[in-house]
Amino acid sequence: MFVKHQTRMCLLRHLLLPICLLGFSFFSVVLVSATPQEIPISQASPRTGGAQSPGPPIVKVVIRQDLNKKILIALIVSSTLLCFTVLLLLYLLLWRYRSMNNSFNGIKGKSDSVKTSSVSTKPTVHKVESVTKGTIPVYEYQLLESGTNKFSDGNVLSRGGRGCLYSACLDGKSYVTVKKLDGGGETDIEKQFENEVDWLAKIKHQNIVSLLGFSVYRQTRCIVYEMMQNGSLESQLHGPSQGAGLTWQLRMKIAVDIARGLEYLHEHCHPPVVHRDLKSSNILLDSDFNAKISDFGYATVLMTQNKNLNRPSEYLLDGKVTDKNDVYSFGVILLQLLLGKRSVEKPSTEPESVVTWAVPKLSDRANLPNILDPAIKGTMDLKHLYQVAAVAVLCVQPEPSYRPLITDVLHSLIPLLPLELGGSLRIL
Ligand SMILES: Nc1ncnc2c1ncn2[C@@H]1O[C@H](COP(=O)(O)OP(=O)(O)OP(=O)(O)O)[C@@H](O)[C@H]1O
Repeated sequence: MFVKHQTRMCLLRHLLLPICLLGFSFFSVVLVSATPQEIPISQASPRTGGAQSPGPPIVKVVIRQDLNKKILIALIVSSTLLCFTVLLLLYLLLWRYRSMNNSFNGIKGKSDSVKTSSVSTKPTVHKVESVTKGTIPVYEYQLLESGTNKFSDGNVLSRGGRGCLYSACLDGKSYVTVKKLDGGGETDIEKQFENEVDWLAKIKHQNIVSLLGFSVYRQTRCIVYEMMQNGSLESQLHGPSQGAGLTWQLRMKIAVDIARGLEYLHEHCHPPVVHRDLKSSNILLDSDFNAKISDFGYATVLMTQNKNLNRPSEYLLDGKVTDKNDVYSFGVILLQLLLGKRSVEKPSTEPESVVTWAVPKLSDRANLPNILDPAIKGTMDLKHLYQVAAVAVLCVQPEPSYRPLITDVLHSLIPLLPLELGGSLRIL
């Protein structure tokens, strides 16, 4: 999609200049040679003496034969030039096509062999202009390979359903994260790869993970992201620390950060974007616990905004995708932050979602302190706790049209977050 579009644009741009130059030079040669030659009267016609001619002297004499010869020479020269330029263009085209085949579709290319000795230590090899703003660096596969110690197990951060995630040091100093997707030929992987790169190239926001670049090599696709040192929200809540690293205030900051990222997608992108796969494992935390939304493999645009207030927006989209899907997922994350539970608990019997488990209990707010995550018990103002729980319950209502907009959610959470963490709460 975007990558292919960029390839075509790049090719066009490279061809346009030589073609224009060629056209210009050809026309100037023909124009110059076709201009009639003027010669002074004294040299042109010695027989036309002043005494014999009473009238005004003839000042222009065009020697047709000489002119024809010149035109012929000019034509030969320009057609030789034309042939030469066409050949040069063909060569350039072939060269360009080959080099692009190597970087974008190395499956067929002969020059796929890895030349590790010639790998540049610079992370960015060349840049492709984004559709909207900025540029997306294209990384050489070999650079990513050497930065991850040949994608060694020691560099694995996580093994996901669609590929492996590695930490990589590309410049000897700073670390980045590389997602390696094998099986690029498979349409599903290819689609998700292109979707993720497309979206992250266009979307730039402090609460959305930054795309640093990508690489395409044979059947392997790599996406390079900024490193998020504190991993995912899921690993913070359910990893070895069991939520102990997340205070009440940090949890509120994470909730506000996610809501800000979603508000940007729903309200400030044109057309609006729906993430569709929001969950705690897709919420990443940097070294300062700033939360960022990641994984845009399933994101899509919201084609029609609901202008008719009597009809739920679901109807306009055949009941498939709306921004309220993301609001529901946000509510689930909010419940997880409060209760420290997984979105779906898998006991020995039936798996149960945190929504079906918690919502009936939350109908009586007095229950809340008893089911709260033990890691934060007694650390917050109860009024704030009830307020956050009420927002969470609103977000996970079964009827999508009853769920609030993410912008309303955001503005009800901001007053609960201390000023120094980006909220408006003044602690005296
Ligand atoms: N930029 C990053 N920095 C640090 N860790 C990351 C980064 N991106 C992802 N991770 C970690 O890797 C895990 C898997 O992320 P990934 O996006 O690869 O999931 P996935 O393979 O798409 O799986 P799923 O589809 O189930 O979400 C995350 O939960 C997080 O712990």
